[in-house]
Amino acid sequence: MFRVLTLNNISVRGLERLPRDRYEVASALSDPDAVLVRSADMHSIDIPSSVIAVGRAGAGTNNIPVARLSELGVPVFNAPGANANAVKELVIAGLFLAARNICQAWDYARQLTGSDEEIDVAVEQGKKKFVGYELPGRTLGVIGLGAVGVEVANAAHLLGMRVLGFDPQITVQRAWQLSSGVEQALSLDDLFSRCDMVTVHVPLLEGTRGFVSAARLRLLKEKGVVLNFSRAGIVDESAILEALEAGKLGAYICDFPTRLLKNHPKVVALPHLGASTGEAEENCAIMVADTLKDFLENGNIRHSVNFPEAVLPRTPNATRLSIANENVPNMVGQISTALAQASLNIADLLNKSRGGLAYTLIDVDGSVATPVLEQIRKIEGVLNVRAL
Ligand SMILES: NC(=O)C1=CN([C@@H]2O[C@H](COP(=O)(O)OP(=O)(O)OC[C@H]3O[C@@H](n4cnc5c(N)ncnc54)[C@H](O)[C@@H]3O)[C@@H](O)[C@H]2O)C=CC1
Ligand SMILES: O=C(O)C(=O)COP(=O)(O)O
Repeated sequence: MFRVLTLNNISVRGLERLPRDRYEVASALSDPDAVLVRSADMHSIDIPSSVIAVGRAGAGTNNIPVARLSELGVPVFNAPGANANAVKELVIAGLFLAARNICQAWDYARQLTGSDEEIDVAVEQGKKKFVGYELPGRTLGVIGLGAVGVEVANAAHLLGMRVLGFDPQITVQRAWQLSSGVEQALSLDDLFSRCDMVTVHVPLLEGTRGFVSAARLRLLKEKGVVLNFSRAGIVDESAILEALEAGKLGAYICDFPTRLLKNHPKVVALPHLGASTGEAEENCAIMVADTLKDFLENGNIRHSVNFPEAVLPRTPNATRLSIANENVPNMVGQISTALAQASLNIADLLNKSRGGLAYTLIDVDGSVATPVLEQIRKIEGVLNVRAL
């Protein structure tokens, strides 16, 4: 029986993928094998030592201590692309909110008083304050051309915008998905200096923290717009406030209300709604439950943010060993020596590495006795061993 601890509500469609006869899933349980999470902050909790996998039903993993879990040989899985359409739709809505001053105009209409005739007069007098602009002919800069960024760039291009993209690590898959009408910016500064609107779709990392900075906002065209549906920390909030106050920035549309910005008249701050559609919640939960299940039952690794992809079909009548280890020389040599000394035959083997981590799947004919597993566990550099 695998024990799975949920730290957030996870769509039931995903949880259904973990059959009850083999999985106990609950928001409170001791000694879990795995954790399922959305945005709960795992930096501030003690992660039980029984945990061998963490699944994020979503994209961003900055709420998870990935480096610490890597040191323990624990893979962290996410659901790449599973909520991208939901985020794209909200970002496109954000472009219109900014271009047409929709929230400010709606606030104005809601506070009108008097008879319908008096309201009509106020409407016709007041509407000039909310004159907006249309998107064709405007330039949108998309920073980060991953699952979300590519969808946003393509949709904005279809709306008639000129679109510039910047992502020095764009993958071949995303490059194929990107509309040929999207132009390449040479640098962040190049992008900011050529755009009316800029939207960020990068993970929050040390290298991206605060990279929408005062200096870059100064490069943006007058009355520019910044959209941030990635993470609050990616923009320098005091620089945003300063640019709004100076009239340089026309609007800041984001998914992260903060005390500094949430009530500013030119800010629209939504309560982290990017991935909050029934469809995205289901897609994410199903994807992450499937990858978690395949890891727990077969040791296969797909969609991990810290481990290499490692998928090996199971050999009949074999015991599968799943071994996480440091990526140093002679690990496979020492492991296979331990198996040979126990007269065990290797039927199939896969060894993959990523950065400082390596991962080995070995199908061994017959069963593997506990002392052999103990011997492998004792090899210096081995982080985790399971027999499945
Ligand atoms: N508001 C919400 O509810 C949601 C927010 N997000 C946020 O959006 C982020 C992006 O999501 P996805 O597109 O699904 O992730 P992704 O991993 O598919 O794409 C991220 C892209 O950013 C690029 N990148 C990384 N550092 C960069 C840099 N310094 N400059 C330019 N590009 C850089 C990567 O090469 C990658 O292509 C997530 O990390 C998460 O923080 C994602 C989904 C929902
Ligand atoms: O997938 C992401 O990165 C998100 O920000 C979505 O977060 P959520 O699952 O809605 O708490």
